[in-house]
Amino acid sequence: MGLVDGSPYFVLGVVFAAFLIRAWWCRKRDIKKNGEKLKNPPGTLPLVGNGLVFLQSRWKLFGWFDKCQRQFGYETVAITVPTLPPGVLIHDPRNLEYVFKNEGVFTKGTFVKQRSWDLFGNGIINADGEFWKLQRKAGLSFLNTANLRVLTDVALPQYLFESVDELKASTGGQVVDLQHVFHEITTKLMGKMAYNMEMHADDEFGRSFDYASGATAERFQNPLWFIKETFLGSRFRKSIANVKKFGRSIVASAVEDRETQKHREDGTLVDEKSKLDKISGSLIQSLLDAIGNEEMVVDAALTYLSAGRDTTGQALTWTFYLLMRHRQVTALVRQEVQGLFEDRGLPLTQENFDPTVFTPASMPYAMAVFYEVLRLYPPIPFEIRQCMEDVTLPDGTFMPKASVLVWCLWAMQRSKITWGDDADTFRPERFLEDGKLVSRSASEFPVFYGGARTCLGRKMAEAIAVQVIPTMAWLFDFIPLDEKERISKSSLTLPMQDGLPVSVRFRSAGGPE
Ligand code: HEM
Repeated sequence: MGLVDGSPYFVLGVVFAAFLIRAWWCRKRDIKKNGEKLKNPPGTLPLVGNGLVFLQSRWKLFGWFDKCQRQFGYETVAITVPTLPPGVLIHDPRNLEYVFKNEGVFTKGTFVKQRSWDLFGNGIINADGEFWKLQRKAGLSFLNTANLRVLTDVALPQYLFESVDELKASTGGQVVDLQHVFHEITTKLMGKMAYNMEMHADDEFGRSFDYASGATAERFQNPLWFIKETFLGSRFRKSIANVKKFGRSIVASAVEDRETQKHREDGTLVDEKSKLDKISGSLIQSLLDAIGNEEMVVDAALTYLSAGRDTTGQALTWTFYLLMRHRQVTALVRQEVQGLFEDRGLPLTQENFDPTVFTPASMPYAMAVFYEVLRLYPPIPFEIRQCMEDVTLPDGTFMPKASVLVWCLWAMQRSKITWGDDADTFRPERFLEDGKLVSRSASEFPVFYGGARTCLGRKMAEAIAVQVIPTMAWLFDFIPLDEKERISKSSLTLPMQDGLPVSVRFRSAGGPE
């Protein structure tokens, strides 16, 4: 019998052997803990794994993540979605600390970048290596101590009082969307300080960005997103085009500024009117200096804008949502305001109300309120990283190269193991000890991320919160339009669905309660 006669058997044999080798290889490279398979989370089905769970609305998905955390405690569990790399859901702060310490091993990888590329391109959130370093350096120089001082002493009080005046004008029973109010403040701040531009919360760019962010978030939930977008992606594509157009206009305006040298801190320039004018646009100018390529500066500028304004505006919205539901906490914020003014012998009249005295050190209770809100409503509610090499987590979970690691802040920050039996309760006092703020490690409270890529704008966000919360709480009573539970809409961050409609009462007499 010749070779030709036997060839079909030979080919079949080779295919079968290849199949066995592949199966053995995949088994060997399965995610395992001490040689055992990981447990599956609730709702895992044969063939589709957790695929259907991820197709639910994000609010339901948060609930599912929370259920996993309650059922498994700190145990790491498997996540399987057909067509995607194998993954795990971690809960143990030790594992997260390891991730933060090994930035080069756990990166966004192709899994995240592929999905967020259209929106963020080369922006800092997606960048690695030298290009990340350049953008981080530019951000650090923008967020230096001197600039933060201009923010707290000049820019923020100005924009805060513009909103206060608008709210005072709305006390005749009109409905005001508080989410819009806070977004307006953070948008104007970032617009002026970072880009030297007048920006507003819901201009065309804002609406397009919102839509694009929601559609990008859905890409992480639907493994067949590219097919869906082939047929139903025209609004997404239009939104991305609008966002990029706006990014180009930021860069064009910065280049023009550069030519007239408006932005320079040189002290001799004709256009120098105030401290704020001197530093406005310093982020975009640093980015232009560092990067050069204008298309890449567009990505960098848009990413900073989203990182800085959306997160903080949303955190303030959830803060007032919770303050309206916990009047005793609002009363304690007001007491802290009164105590501070009395201690310093300052007049506490509406006319002389000076928010620049509010700092994290002088207002520990207001800061504790902010942290407690960030615990329960983290503006970046979950994170995904991909392994660049085989790695074993501190709890013994082996993860092969390219596998994916997920942690859900929404769930982790509700863990009774970490936060105690009252983890579901809004209780700012958990962040205080003897009246002083206590910090929690980034691995237990990862709201600002940790390690080398920790949030650059934490101080800026805190400086904004510590002025806005006491000022708004002291000057106004906000009354919700209804008692409905507010939920978040689809997004990369945590915007409140349908905003936060309230009616407003000006507390003209002042006083603690
Ligand atoms: C309450 C407000 C804020 C929260 C909760 C927050 C949270 C975070 C988180 C979780 C990350 C990591 C994201 C990731 O890589 O997946 C991050 C990164 C970052 N944040 Fe914030 N952030 C806030 C405000 C700000 C502000 C005001 C700025 C100012 C521009 C800012 C600038 C940045 C930048 C530039 C990064 C990227 C850092 C890097 O990759 O090296 N953030 N932030």
